[in-house]
Amino acid sequence: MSEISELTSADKEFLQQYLPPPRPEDTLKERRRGLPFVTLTYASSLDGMISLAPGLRTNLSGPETKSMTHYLRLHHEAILVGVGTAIPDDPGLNSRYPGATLEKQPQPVIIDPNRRWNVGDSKVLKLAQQEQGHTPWIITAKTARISPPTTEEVNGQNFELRPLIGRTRVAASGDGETMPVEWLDWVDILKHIKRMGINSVMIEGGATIISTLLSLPHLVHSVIVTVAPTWLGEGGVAVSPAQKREEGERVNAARLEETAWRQFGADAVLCGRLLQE
Ligand SMILES: NC(=O)C1=CN([C@@H]2O[C@H](COP(=O)(O)OP(=O)(O)OC[C@H]3O[C@@H](n4cnc5c(N)ncnc54)[C@H](O)[C@@H]3O)[C@@H](O)[C@H]2O)C=CC1
Ligand SMILES: Nc1nc(O)c(N)c(N[C@@H]2O[C@H](COP(=O)(O)O)[C@@H](O)[C@H]2O)n1
Repeated sequence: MSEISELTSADKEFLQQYLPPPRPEDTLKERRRGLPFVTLTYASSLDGMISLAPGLRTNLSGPETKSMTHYLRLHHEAILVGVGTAIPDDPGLNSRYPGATLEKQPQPVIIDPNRRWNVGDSKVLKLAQQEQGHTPWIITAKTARISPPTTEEVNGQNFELRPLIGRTRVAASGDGETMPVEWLDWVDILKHIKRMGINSVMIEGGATIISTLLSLPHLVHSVIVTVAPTWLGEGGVAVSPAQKREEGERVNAARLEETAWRQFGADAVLCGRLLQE
């Protein structure tokens, strides 16, 4: 039996105002910006952690919030994670919500600048072959080395974006990546996704991507956080945006407004919108 079950009408009503509008491209502002509707969503412990250790898949959501995640996936046109999540977690990135047809499945998108993820062995691909999801899109840096099998070989798509000049980093990725990474601009990534016909994208992680986007409030429309009643402890992977200073003084890095809380089983769900600078 599937562990994903229908949400109650009250749960759906609670989430409604934080979901992408039916036709987000219709608002003049969004058409001008050429950007999709972006939802950041993840599950956190009470000490702000999303996994026990880098690269260790950690279940935080209970059955009710897991069902909520699959409901949210069904209400977005794409679902995006970084390679630091794709390699260690091997996520399915489809929606197992009751009644999810192939047509309604979100498009999986992986940010993999050095093109390291082995799509051929992935659960995403297996689900696509079983017509329970779509073949993934992989976004790489233009300079990436392409390792076999390529996305093209499995009917997925590989998109190369020009990296930011002078922004090569050695990323501390969950799967132990130590090679330098050419950093991509989130505006370029999101504009590219929008140009590919995607109007809404649910960004699920991991820590690097969520932390980065919390510092870019102008690109994010909704934030939906599951708070599980547990502490993961020292050494866990935390979501924490970069420090922020105003006139030389430390200030809060990010804040939610228009917040709403609801209990789903043992977990709390916090919805809100990032305070714009
Ligand atoms: N509890 C939850 O809801 C979730 C937990 N996780 C956990 O998070 C951990 C993974 O987090 P991270 O290691 O931070 O991985 P991540 O999934 O954020 O991927 C980071 C990698 O993505 C690439 N990347 C990200 N932004 C980029 C940019 N702007 N330009 C170029 N490349 C970029 C880089 O290669 C970087 O090393 C895992 O332990 C996973 O289980 C992941 C998703 C959700
Ligand atoms: N909402 C949520 N709760 C948790 O407890 C989690 N560990 C995650 N992780 C995210 O979900 C992905 C797994 O997706 P599938 O169920 O395999 O499709 C994982 O990779 C994280 O992105 N999320």
